[in-house]
Amino acid sequence: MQKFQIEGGVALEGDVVISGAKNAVLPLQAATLLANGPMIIRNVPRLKDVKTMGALIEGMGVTVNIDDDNNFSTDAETISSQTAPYDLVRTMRASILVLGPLLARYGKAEVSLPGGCAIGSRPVDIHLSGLEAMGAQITVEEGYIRAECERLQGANISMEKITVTGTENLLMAAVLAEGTTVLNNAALEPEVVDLANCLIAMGAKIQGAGTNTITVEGVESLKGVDYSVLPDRIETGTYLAAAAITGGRVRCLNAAPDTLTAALNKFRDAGAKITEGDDWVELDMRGRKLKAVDIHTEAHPGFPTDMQAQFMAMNAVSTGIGVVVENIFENRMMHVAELMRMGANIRLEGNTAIVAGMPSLKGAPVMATDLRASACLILAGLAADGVTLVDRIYHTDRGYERIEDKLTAIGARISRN
Ligand SMILES: CC(=O)N[C@H]1[C@@H](OP(=O)(O)OP(=O)(O)OC[C@H]2O[C@@H](n3ccc(=O)[nH]c3=O)[C@H](O)[C@@H]2O)O[C@H](CO)[C@@H](O)[C@@H]1O
Ligand SMILES: C=C(OP(=O)(O)O)C(=O)O
Repeated sequence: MQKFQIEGGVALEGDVVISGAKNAVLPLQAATLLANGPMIIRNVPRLKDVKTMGALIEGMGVTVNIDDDNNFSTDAETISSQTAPYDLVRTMRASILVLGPLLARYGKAEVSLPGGCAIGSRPVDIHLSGLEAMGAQITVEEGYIRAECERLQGANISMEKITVTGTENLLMAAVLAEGTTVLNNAALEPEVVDLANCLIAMGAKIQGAGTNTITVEGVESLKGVDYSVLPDRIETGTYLAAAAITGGRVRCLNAAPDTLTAALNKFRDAGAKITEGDDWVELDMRGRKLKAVDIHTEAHPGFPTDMQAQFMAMNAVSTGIGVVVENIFENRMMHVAELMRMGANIRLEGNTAIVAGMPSLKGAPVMATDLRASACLILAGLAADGVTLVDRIYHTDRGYERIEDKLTAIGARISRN
């Protein structure tokens, strides 16, 4: 199994070009199933999850191509299968995003139940009850969600919790439904807005994306378009954290700073100097002291759960005490035990971590349990004295494009072994 070897102690300095957002590109790839002709998505990050979604769609008989310029092209004029098999779904929960489009366009879908993962049980009940409210008949048997309908009907749906992929799935179902659908308590995440913008370009009638009520008037068909993916706000935040934790200066280019306001404010609270333009953001920590900050994860525009682990690493080498509360997922603190192996002083009480900053951490062999836990451990390794070996980096490859190359270019001593 591949590992990262990191020799810590270098203040990182330079520019990093940010890739397209994982959490935006996956729903866009699923949306290509709605287009009755060729479609092209640009600025696609080279990630394991993007390949998995490509393979999932290709397995349905769609022509799929990813070229060297990071363009994902499809032609879903016809498909030969409406099945998302277990072997692919089990490696990527976002596979559930094909359910809405398949049902809306073909009236039939068979999608392996994604199941839980390291960060929590992650049920999909809100996706399913929303589709049932639109007239789908759904059974869950032999580990598969089997859904059928004549044509989906518009409905007034109140989602009992804010769910990002739930909102996206129901949005993609509603665009081809008969009549009007209202999605109440919708997720406000920028990736939902990116999907809505793409669907609108394809001919969908959507109002209110980016607010908690989205109204969709169903249309008969959608056309393929040429669409460029939003920059990855979590990748951006992770490289800014790398500058903060090493006392360096990093500028992220091709970024969208207006999508990560809550995290930027926390970096400021932590003592960093942040400067930003329309499509770049810089964090300068040179000559400044890293201060511990309190974090409460929330749905957008609150502080994102996908940045919690990175701030935990920063708090571990700060001055003061920071309290980190994880409110979105029930089991997203697995990085705490690994940070403690590096000398961090953290007390864990359920979903609350009380972090007392230390002057430094010591390099150690550690194990990544999930994607952002892997980012946390890489950051800790960059700041630690000595050598850190991060195991199970297949998690990292799900969400960070060429992370070792991007970090090496700004001075990090990191290699993949
Ligand atoms: C591919 C993608 O975009 N992944 C993101 C998406 O995941 P994902 O869309 O899976 O996360 P959700 O927003 O759905 O989850 C939020 C909460 O709602 C619960 N829930 C969700 C659906 C449901 O039917 N029933 C239910 O109870 C979940 O268990 C969780 O506690 O949003 C998360 C929260 O910002 C991010 O951490 C993930 O990076
Ligand atoms: C939890 C994450 O992703 P996913 O929903 O794809 O597991 C993440 O991006 O941090």
